[in-house]
Amino acid sequence: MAPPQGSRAPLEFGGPLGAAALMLLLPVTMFHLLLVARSGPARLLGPPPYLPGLEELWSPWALLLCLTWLGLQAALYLLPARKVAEGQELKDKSRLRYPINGFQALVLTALLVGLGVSAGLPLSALPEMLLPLAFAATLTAFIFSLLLYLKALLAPASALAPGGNSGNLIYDFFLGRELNPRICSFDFKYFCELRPGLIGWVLINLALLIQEAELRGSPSLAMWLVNGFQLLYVGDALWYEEAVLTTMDIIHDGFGFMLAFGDLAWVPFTYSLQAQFLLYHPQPLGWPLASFICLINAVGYYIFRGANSQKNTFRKNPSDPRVADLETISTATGRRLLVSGWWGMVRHPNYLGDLIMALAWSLPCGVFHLLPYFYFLYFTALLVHREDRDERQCRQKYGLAWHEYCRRVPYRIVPYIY
Ligand SMILES: NC(=O)C1=CN([C@@H]2O[C@H](COP(=O)(O)OP(=O)(O)OC[C@H]3O[C@@H](n4cnc5c(N)ncnc54)[C@H](OP(=O)(O)O)[C@@H]3O)[C@@H](O)[C@H]2O)C=CC1
Ligand SMILES: CC(C)=CCC[C@@H](C)[C@H]1CC=C2C3=C(CC[C@@]21C)[C@@]1(C)CC[C@H](O)C(C)(C)[C@@H]1CC3
Repeated sequence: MAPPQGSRAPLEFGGPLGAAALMLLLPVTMFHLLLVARSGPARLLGPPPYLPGLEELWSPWALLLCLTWLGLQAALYLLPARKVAEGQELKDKSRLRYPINGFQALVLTALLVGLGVSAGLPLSALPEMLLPLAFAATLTAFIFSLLLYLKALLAPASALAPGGNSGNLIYDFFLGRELNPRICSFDFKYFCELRPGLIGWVLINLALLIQEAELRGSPSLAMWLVNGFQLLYVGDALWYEEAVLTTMDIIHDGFGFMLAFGDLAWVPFTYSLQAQFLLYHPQPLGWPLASFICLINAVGYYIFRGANSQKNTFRKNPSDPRVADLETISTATGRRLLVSGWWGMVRHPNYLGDLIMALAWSLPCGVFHLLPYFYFLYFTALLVHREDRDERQCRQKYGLAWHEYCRRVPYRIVPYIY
C-alpha cells in the first residue's frame, strides 16, 4: 500500500526508466567484466571476447552451491552472538536488535574452508565456475527481490522505506519497499549487506590466489597485496559490524533488487576483479613499489576507519570521552552534527578513505590496463551519487542546521577539490 501522496520521496536513479535500465545494465556489466578479465587483451571498453551461451551460464550445480553458501552463512548468522546491538530509532520510536557475530562467521567460514581444502575440496576450481555462479547469484537476487516485494505488500505503512514506495512497480521493486524486512529476528537486509557477498568476495579472491600458485608455483606479490588489502577491508567491516547500523542502507534505503543484487552478485563477482585480472595477466611488482602501495592503502584505511568509528561512536553516545570534546551543531531534531574532527575536514571523510583504498587495490595491477581500475571508477561514481543522495536526505532532516554545516564544512569528499 503506497503512503499518502504528500509523504512520497522524490524519484531517484532516473525514476522507473532508470531503474529498469539499471536492472538490465548492472548484470550485463558484471558478465562483461567477468569475460574481459579472462581475455588476453582485457580491454574494459572493448567488446567481450565472446557471448556465452545459456549452456555456459546456467548450471544446476552452481545454483546449488550458491544456495548452500547462503544457507551456511544464514546458519552462522543464527548462531549465538557475542553481543546484540540496537539499531537507530525508527519512525515509531522503536529500535530493532541486531546480532553482532559477523567476524565470528568469517572465522568459522575460514575454518570450514580450511578443513575442506585439507580434505580435498577443489577450491582452485572456483575461478572456472565464476560465470555460472554469477548467473546463479543474479537469478537468486531477482527471485529474492520478488519475494521481498510481495512481503512488503503485507507490511504496515510504518514499515515502509521513504524511497521505494512511489506506486510504480518497477521503481519500487528496484529500490525496495520495506525498510527492515525480517522473518522473526532474521534481518534480510542486514544479513545480505555483510555476510554472503563480503565473505564470498574474499573466498573468490583466495581461490584465485590458490589457482595462481598451482599455475605458476607461487602467488605473485601483486596477488598477495590485493588479497591482503581486500581481506583487511572485509575483516574490518565484520569486526566493526555494528557501525553498519548507522549507514544509509540500514537507516534509509528499502531492501529491493538494487541492494539484493548488489550484495549477492555485484560485490563478490565485480569486487574480485583485480584478483581475476591478475590470475590471467600476471604483473611484475617490486618491493619498493609494493611498499608504497601498502602505505597508500594504510592512509586510506586510517581515514576510513577513523571517520566511520568517530561518527558511529558519536551517534551511539555523544558523551563518549572519545567524541565528547568535538565541536557540534545542534539541530531541530535534537540530534547534533559533528563539525570538527574527521567530519570537520569534509562532509564525507569516510568516502575519501574508501576511495584511497580503492586506488591502492588497483595499483598492483599495473598501469597498462583500465580494467583493474573499473572498481575505482565505478566506486567514485557510486560515492559521488551516494553523497548527493545523502545531502538531500540530510537537508530534509536537518534544514538550516545542515546549511550551517555546509557553510562551515564546504567540501564534500576531497578537501579543497570537491
Ligand atoms: N565498498 C562499497 O561498495 C561501499 C562502501 N561504502 C562505505 O560505507 C561507509 C558508510 O557510508 P554510507 O552508508 O554512505 O553512510 P555514512 O556512514 O556516510 O552515513 C551517512 C549518515 O551519517 C550521518 N551524518 C552525516 N554527517 C554527519 C555529521 N557531521 N555528524 C553526525 N552524523 C552525520 C547522517 O545520518 P544521521 O544524522 O541520520 O545519523 C547521514 O545520513 C562509508 O565509509 C562508505 O565509504 C558505501 C557504499 C558502498
Ligand atoms: C551498482 C550497485 C549494484 C549498487 C549497489 C551498491 C552496493 C554494492 C553497496 C551499497 C552500500 C554498500 C556497502 C558496503 C558494500 C557495498 C554496498 C552493499 C559495505 C558493506 C562494504 C564494507 C564497509 O565496511 C561497509 C560496512 C561500511 C559498507 C556498507 C555499505
